[in-house]
Amino acid sequence: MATGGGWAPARSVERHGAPRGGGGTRSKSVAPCPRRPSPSPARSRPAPDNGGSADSCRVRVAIRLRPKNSEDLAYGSDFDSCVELQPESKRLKLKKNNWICESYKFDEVFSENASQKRVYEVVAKPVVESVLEGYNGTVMAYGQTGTGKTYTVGRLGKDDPSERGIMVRALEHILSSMSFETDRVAISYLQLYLESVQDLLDPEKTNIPIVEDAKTGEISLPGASIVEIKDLEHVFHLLQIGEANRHAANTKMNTESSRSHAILIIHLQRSSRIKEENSSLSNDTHDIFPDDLPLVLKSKLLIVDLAGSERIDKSGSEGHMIEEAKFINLSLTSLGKCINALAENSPHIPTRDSKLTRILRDSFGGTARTSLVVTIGPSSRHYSETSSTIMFGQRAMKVVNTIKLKEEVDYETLYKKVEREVDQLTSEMERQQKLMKNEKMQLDKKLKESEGSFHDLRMTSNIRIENLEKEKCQLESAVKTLMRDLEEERGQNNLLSEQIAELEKLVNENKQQQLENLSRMKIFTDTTKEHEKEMEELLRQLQEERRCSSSLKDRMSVLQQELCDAQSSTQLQESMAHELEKKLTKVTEEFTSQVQSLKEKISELISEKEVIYEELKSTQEKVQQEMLHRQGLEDQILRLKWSTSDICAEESKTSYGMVRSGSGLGNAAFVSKSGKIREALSGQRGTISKIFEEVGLPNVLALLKSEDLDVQIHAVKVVANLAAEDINQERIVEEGGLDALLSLLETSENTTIHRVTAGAVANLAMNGSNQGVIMNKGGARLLANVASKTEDPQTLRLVAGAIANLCGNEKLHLMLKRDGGIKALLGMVRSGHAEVIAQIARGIANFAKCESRVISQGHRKGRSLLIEDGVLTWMVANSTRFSHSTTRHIELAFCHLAQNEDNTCDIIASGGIKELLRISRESPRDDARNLAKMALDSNPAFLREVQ
Ligand SMILES: Nc1ncnc2c1ncn2[C@@H]1O[C@H](COP(=O)(O)OP(=O)(O)OP(=O)(O)O)[C@@H](O)[C@H]1O
Repeated sequence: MATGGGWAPARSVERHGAPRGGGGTRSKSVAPCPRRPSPSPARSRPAPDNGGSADSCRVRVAIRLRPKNSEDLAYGSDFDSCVELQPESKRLKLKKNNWICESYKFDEVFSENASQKRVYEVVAKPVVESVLEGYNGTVMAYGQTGTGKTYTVGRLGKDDPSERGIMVRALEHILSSMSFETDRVAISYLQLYLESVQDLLDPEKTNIPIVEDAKTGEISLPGASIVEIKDLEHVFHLLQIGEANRHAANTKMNTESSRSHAILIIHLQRSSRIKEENSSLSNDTHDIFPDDLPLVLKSKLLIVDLAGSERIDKSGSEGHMIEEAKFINLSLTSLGKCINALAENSPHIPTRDSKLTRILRDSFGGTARTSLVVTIGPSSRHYSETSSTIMFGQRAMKVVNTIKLKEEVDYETLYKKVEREVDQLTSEMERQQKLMKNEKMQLDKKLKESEGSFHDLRMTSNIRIENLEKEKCQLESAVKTLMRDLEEERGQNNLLSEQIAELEKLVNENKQQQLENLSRMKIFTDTTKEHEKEMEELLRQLQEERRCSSSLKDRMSVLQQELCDAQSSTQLQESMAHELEKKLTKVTEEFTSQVQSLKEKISELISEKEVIYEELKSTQEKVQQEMLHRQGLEDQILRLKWSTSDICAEESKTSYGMVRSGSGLGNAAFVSKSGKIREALSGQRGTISKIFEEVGLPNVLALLKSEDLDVQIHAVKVVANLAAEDINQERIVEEGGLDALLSLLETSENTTIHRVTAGAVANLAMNGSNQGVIMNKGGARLLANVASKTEDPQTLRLVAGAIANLCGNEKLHLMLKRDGGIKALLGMVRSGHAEVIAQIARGIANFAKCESRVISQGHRKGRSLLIEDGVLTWMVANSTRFSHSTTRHIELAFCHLAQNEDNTCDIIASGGIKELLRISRESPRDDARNLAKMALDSNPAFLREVQ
């Protein structure tokens, strides 16, 4: 249950009406706010006959006559009612006796039949509506005990709505008119008993003080319960509580007489917006309050059920009841005095004389709209009380109030709104602060990063500058060195240029000679072709002549036939036949001479042809000799080259420091001559290179497929020469030269072709990347095939050289064995030719060395691939039979095989231990001796055999 302090403290704006009809002291209650002419309440809801100006509002008084009760009826036999009502004229006639009668006009006169509803609508409803608009209001019942005050005001009528009195109907009216979202209604229910204000809703609360606001004059009862209500049920509940707590006593006049003044205060608070169109606030007020300031209209409705105003003696009060009656009379007398003073515009209103007048200060001569219902009984027995009651009502009608509208700032709503805005602003501020903090952190981070980057950059720049300066110094010294070297090279170049010029001169001469030979060959070929053509023509003519001759013979036989016929017929015909015979003879002679002449021509041509053939033959022999000479030189180059390549390979691959002292040919004399040969060959190869450049590799390779054997041989020689140059080796393979060469090995029956082609393949096999291609294209198989067919030592030497080159590639070993390369290599031993055997030994050494390396690296296992084809046996048997270089190859190959433990059994079986011991002791080569010792020391089986 809320208390009076629960309502928001108010800063009020009051609307003042016109000067009041009375109660000048009331001006004290006006707040010191800017004043403005108060709008009339009638503007929003005209008040019916308020009896004053638009702002002033007279207290309205209605008379209600109670129906006769049983007591009245008991006395009614000897005296009629003293009251006569004239509702049409709103008048009441009070009859003292049959000849004295006074008439009074009231604002309304309700007969005994008037319904509760009508009484409410006339008396209370305008006040309630005014309260709903924000004005204070008072509805009060005044009258003698038992005349129906409580009936009119406080009847609950819970079960019978028609019985409901003003309190219930007013609250019903208010509850139905307000908005529960924005408006609030609450009640306090008090009684004034023995001059003590008591809370009827909380009877413990007694002696509730009456407080008057010094500024506004507003009366409040701090401590009184203020209970907010929401529905009518609650209203009934609270009023029932109040009713139960109200003091009542059984007086003579009313068995349920109320001995206290009951005061129901309805507190109403309604929201109001200053911007509303119908707002009646002045511009001044707008200046005070912002447009969106929440305002509330606060109003109060007092519904007062006064205690009975009877005389003590009449009411039969005794003892305590007399005391009660005295207090009741005191307060009512005081009220009467105030009303009298107000009615007479007295300067002094004795409101402080009683608590009732203090509480009702605003209701009479104050700011409230007040309606008074005066209840009277009909009985003439109570004429005097009825008369005084009527006079009270008459005086009260003279009291004019100045109603004021009071709007207050709704600080509670405002506080909540401001609190919400503050919350929003705080959260926004926090959000902004957070954002700013984050931004600051990011900026700080970026700044740090920038500083770091700048520092790094500066450091890097300094280092780079230092490096650049160092590089600059180095470059400068390098430039100086280069300039010196350049000068030296220039001197050497000049020498070389002179040598080149001489060589070019030689080449040109050689070329000129070659060209002449070629042109002569071409002329001869052309001449031969022309003669062949002429011979063909002559033969054709001869054939033609023969056909003519045959046809002439046919003709002659016809003519002879005709002649015979003629001879047999007439003499004339004989002479004609003679003539014809002559002609025939002549023709035959001519024919014979033509045939003869043709025969002579043919024999001349044949002899010419023979001469040309002779010339051609002699030219071919010259070319052949030249080619043979060149071939010899090429062979020597090849030998030199292979020997050199092996040495290079040995030096680059071996880990044993093997160095070959001799060439692959094993010819020491050749080595001493190699300088001269190289010189001679360089000129020859230069020539071929020139031809190659001019003719082009595709054209040269195309000649490999020529049907002319000589051309083919020469082409192979040219290709073999080109293949001797490292620079050409891969290109020849790429352009299809290898395919053409292998095709020649396979298809050609010519020994020269085999020899030169084998040389060309051997040259190409010097190139590591070509070796796999040669193997993949069946090169080893074809070489083995050639080796098996020929006994020509040069061919065998070149084939062995080619296979020896392939032996130097460990990746091809298995394929080489599979294609019969090893078998063929060893098979060529049959030649007995030192140069062939030198190539075989070189190949075996290459193979054994590479195989040993692969096995030692763990890439392969098992006995040597050479053993199966009998190479080991041959080596053991022939290691010392050949030249030094060949012996060295064999010894090294044997020592490499001895490094592989998987070969142990074969070596022991072939008698290789003896050979190993010999090599370890007698070999002139350190590397061979070391390898042999290593094999003997590391292999327990060998050690056992040695022991
Ligand atoms: N207008 C009326 N119509 C019917 N009955 C009425 C009327 N007025 C009063 N009475 C009846 O008269 C009796 C006395 O009424 P009520 O108690 O209201 O008088 P009262 O003025 O309040 O008396 P008190 O001052 O002693 O409290 C009640 O029984 C009530 O029902």
